[in-house]
Amino acid sequence: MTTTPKSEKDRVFIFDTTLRDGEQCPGATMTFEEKLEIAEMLDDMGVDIIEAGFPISSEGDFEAVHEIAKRSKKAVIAGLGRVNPKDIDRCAEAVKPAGDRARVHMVIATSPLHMRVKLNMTPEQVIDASVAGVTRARNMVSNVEWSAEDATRSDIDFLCRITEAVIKAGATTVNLPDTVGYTTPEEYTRMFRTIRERVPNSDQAIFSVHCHNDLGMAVANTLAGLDGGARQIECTINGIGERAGNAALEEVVMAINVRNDKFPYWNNIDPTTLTRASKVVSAATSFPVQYNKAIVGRNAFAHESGIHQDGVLKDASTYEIMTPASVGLKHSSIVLGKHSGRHAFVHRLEELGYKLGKNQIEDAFIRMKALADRKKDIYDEDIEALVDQEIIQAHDRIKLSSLTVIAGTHGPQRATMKLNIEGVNKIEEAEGNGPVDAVFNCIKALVPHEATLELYQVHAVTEGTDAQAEVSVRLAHDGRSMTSRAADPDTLVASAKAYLGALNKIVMKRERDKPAPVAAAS
Ligand SMILES: CC(=O)SCCNC(=O)CCNC(=O)[C@H](O)C(C)(C)COP(=O)(O)OP(=O)(O)OC[C@H]1O[C@@H](n2cnc3c(N)ncnc32)[C@H](O)[C@@H]1OP(=O)(O)O
Ligand SMILES: CC(C)C(=O)C(=O)O
Ligand SMILES: [Mg+2]
Repeated sequence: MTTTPKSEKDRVFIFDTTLRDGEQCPGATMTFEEKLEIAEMLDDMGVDIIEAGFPISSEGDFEAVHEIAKRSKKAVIAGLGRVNPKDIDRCAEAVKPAGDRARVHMVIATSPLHMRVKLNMTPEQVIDASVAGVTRARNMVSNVEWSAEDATRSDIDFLCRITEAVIKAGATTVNLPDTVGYTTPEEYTRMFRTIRERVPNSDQAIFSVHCHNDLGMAVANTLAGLDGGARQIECTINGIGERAGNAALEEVVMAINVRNDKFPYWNNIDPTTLTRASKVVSAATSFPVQYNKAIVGRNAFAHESGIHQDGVLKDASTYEIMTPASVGLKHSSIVLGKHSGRHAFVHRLEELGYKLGKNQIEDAFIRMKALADRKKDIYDEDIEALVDQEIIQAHDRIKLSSLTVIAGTHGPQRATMKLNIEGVNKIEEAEGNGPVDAVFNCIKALVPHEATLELYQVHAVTEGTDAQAEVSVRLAHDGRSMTSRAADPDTLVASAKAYLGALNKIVMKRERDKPAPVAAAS
């Protein structure tokens, strides 16, 4: 990453509209308290302008914008309205407590389609209404933003005329949005360049980008707008917003930070706040963040495949173009699964405190792969269960070779089991009052013994229907109790292994207690 010296001409103002455009998408409505919390967070993150709502739209929205304006510390607080007097007056009243940091933002469509179909206004009427709106707002606040809705489908000559007129009326920021996510990077750069070149007073306003993601190009278009001379970016946390959403703040900020050689701009956002911001907004809106979302998705710094894991363990920069810490994440994660390799497995074993021999590692690795073929997520608990079992079972006299159980509504339940008893395979079938009983009866038939079952307990090691079941079994024999635990995604296999574990302990204890053979010589 190269950093260029900061100069005012390269400064980019970050305008966050999570609370307005973000809230506009179906299902994202936030409560008053949630809005206050998010606004405070945005202020602390270094956002320059917070668009807090659309004050004329409801009493609740007005109250939220008003309260945010009251509580704001550094950020400019904006409210949005149409160009008509009622919207502007209500907006100005809502943002007033922010004092000289109050902004009135007004919008009107400029594309032929919107003007004709939606507004039923001529282009001249749109210019007149805009000039009147900006003039009115400027009488109340000194910071006025005017937006040309659907700018990217507007006639460029008309855009030049109306831009000149609103700047003359006092607009301090001119926003040219790609309202329907239609433009391309090259086209968007050209639009800003042309307008800035052709409009005589263009140097008297800051130009702003506002991109939607309908074709997945919101961030690319946003960055292209900067190339055309725009210096304000309108964006939202997690990219929430109308339809496919807005440009994501975290993506734009990190693109500028990581590829500063290509986007030589700077802003005031503290990037280490990005991960938390994503979580806060996701919780407030109940919108999950897609797993593979850039920067803040749960997989953004996670590696499952062996070749990548090996690379990351040797040097994270092999597969990470930014550090997790740079976006406020503690660390990247090495996720074990069916694509993982031995390097990652050994690394995780060491993290969990295991020091195993080569053969034990190999056995445990093969069992992990087998488990991963049957189970979606491998958690640390799964590995612990697997390795513990491996260590314990290494010396077992009786080992489970196979088990088939027929269960269901029509009893009796039936189990067929093959055991390896001191190197010899034996097979037996048994019925039971339920599948677990059938399994245990099989063991009794294969290894006759006097021990009685004192405890049988099942619990899930991890979450989900494919979780490993951990079964505990306690057997009483000769006045002593032997407990064993076993885990397997199949509860009945775990039950059989746990029972056999306890039985093995009894066998071993019996052997240890045998009197030592009397030496022939004595
Ligand atoms: C691209 C954007 O994101 S723009 C912002 C979109 N956000 C919102 O709309 C959220 C807040 N909106 C609201 O709460 C409501 O729509 C209100 C309060 C603004 C208006 O509600 P209503 O008076 O019931 O009107 P409704 O929303 O049904 O229709 C919009 C009216 O505004 C007109 N209008 C639309 N945009 C503008 C504009 N920029 N300037 C002036 N008038 C406009 C439409 O032509 C229509 O007028 P009509 O009633 O004469 O046909
Ligand atoms: C109100 C304007 C800026 C808008 O959200 C859009 O055009 O997408
Ligand atoms: Mg928008």
